[in-house]
Amino acid sequence: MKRARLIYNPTSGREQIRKNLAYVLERLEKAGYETSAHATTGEGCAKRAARKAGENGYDLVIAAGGDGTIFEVVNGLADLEKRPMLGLIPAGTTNDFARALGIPRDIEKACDILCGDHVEPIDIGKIDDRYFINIAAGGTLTELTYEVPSKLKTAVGQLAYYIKGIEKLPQVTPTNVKIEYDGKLFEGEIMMFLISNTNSVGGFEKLAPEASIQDGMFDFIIVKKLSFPEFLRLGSLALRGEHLNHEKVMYVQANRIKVQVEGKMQLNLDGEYGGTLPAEFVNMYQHFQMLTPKERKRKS
Ligand SMILES: Nc1ncnc2c1ncn2[C@@H]1O[C@H](COP(=O)(O)OP(=O)(O)OP(=O)(O)O)[C@@H](O)[C@H]1O
Repeated sequence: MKRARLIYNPTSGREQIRKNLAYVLERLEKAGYETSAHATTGEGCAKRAARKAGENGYDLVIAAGGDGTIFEVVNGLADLEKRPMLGLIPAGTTNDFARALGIPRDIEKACDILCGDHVEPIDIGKIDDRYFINIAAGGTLTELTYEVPSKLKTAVGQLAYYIKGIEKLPQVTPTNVKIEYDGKLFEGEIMMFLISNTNSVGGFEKLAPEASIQDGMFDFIIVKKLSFPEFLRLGSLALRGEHLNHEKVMYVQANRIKVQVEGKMQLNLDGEYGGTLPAEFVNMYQHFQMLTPKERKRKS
């Protein structure tokens, strides 16, 4: 009999997953899985639980929570030789990864996908021995995601990021970088860079619209040195998805990217603090198999 391990964050979003736990377990049992569940208790817990499930030979590991929970589950499993299939129930404030894959927030519909048989390979990003699912980014503006207080996130959700973003713009300063990507070189002053694995970043889908999650390539965006008014204008273009042709934006696809900086630049991995640069980012081509909706747009 196939075995499934549900790893859920009981505090995610509006605690929907905790309230619907019995329903989810019943659905999985009915679909033929011998199922068990693990409630996370704090930072690192989902990662440890996922690793243990992988080592214990579970066939399916389901992350139920926000992007933070999926990030941990992927980090717990990615190093294993034999990796279980991944499933997802989006229940967080930000569910960029689920959005990119077309997995709905509705628990019933998410369970339909988990109980179905539509499986796709997906890429993830790697830096040394760490992994990311959506995005790696550097530059002052990208630091805002972990500065947004969780109370504000719960209260106003996505809007919290935009409020903080606008507040932060005047403090954004350029940094001198040397970036090697797939044998090419970029040198100069930049405001920020984004290395995107999916087409859904920071809650909207227009930042890297062409990013595919199964092509072995990152969508790599560099915002070169800009004045404050230019930056504001670029921000408004980005909201409409019209930023990629801007003369101060470089947009390429790459499998391997090495970023070196003059001075200090923080790294943001999937919305959390990820240490400081330099770093080398590698796209791990189709590293996981994942249960996804049948009607999913293939591009992402
Ligand atoms: N029982 C718990 N109590 C408090 N915090 C927890 C608990 N379990 C996990 N966490 C923390 O929650 C983080 C993940 O949150 P998650 O992404 O699931 O939901 P969210 O905060 O609602 O959404 P998002 O991170 O997308 O805004 C984990 O990295 C961990 O630090």
